[in-house]
Amino acid sequence: MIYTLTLNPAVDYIVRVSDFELGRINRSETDVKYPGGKGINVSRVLNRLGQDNTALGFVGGFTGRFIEDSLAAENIRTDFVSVAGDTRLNIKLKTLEETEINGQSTHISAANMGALKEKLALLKKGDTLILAGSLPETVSPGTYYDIIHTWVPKDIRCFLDTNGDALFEALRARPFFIKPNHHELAELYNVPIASPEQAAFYGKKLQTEYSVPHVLVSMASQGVLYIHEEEIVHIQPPRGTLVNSVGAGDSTVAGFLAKYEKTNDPKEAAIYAVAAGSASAFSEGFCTKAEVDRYSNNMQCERINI
Ligand SMILES: Nc1ncnc2c1ncn2[C@@H]1O[C@H](COP(=O)(O)OP(=O)(O)O)[C@@H](O)[C@H]1O
Ligand SMILES: O=P(O)(O)OC[C@H]1O[C@](O)(COP(=O)(O)O)[C@@H](O)[C@@H]1O
Repeated sequence: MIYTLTLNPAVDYIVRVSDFELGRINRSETDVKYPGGKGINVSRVLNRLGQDNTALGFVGGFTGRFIEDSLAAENIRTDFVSVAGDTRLNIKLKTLEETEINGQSTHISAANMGALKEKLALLKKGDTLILAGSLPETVSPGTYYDIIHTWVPKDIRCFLDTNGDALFEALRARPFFIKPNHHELAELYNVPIASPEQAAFYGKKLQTEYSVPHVLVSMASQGVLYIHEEEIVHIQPPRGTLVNSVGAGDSTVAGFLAKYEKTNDPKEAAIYAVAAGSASAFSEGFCTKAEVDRYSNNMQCERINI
């Protein structure tokens, strides 16, 4: 079974105002609300790619109900822990540029954490758990480490997509797969990263230092670097027009997992990951399986030596 875990979900409120001006009343041209947070996005894209999964995490209040109802409407199984406050709202403002305001997370109590721990203890050998997104402000930065190292039973494949201290701490638990973007990788090593070669160098350093079997460094319009013990490959994205990059990274993670589940071939999975990320970036919402299949048929890996 595949489970996603979103400790800090959100309702993404995507507002388009092309001629936005500070200090006046702006009126939106379009606005939509989506159930969001990284693990939830991974669940939704996995589902579109035909991969059954269950979404776990914390939800609460009217925004939490919106998330549960939206996922139910897409036939995605959920097993959330209910919390007292409202799940946050994240504003994604589309003007000439994309600007994001991610809201404050709600309080997570010790009892909420205990309830989650009980659910995670029920995972079975061979299951996959995707831990994705930021941690709520009220939980310790070591939470992902604790979950991977101690809370889930042994032999669970853990995919991790987070940043900052949460990522730094969790690396010691040796997740099976990680997907930093190049900004997150740069932050981890306190260096600038602008080129695929620099991303390859620091991605390899990370892979070696923490013995992570699969590292995917995403670089938006520059595609991804896939790094494992034996080689490093660069996969360029397909051509297309950027429409909405919210959830492109989550689509990348879902694309990798969906293909890896079927083929056990990480390079094919990395190609499919780029196809899924870009297909979502070129859409208002998320990718469709037909688009991802089509893009992935025309993409290649280029080996990088460092
Ligand atoms: N402008 C773009 N053109 C083509 N593909 C894109 C673009 N932006 C994002 N993508 C696709 O989405 C993937 C993830 O984007 P990225 O911005 O690196 O992730 P994150 O959302 O985690 O920061 C990229 O590897 C690429 O496949
Ligand atoms: O947990 P964080 O880091 O605040 O990120 C949450 C936000 O990231 C998203 O999951 C999108 O992530 P990506 O664009 O990196 O795929 C949004 O749905 C959500 O608002």
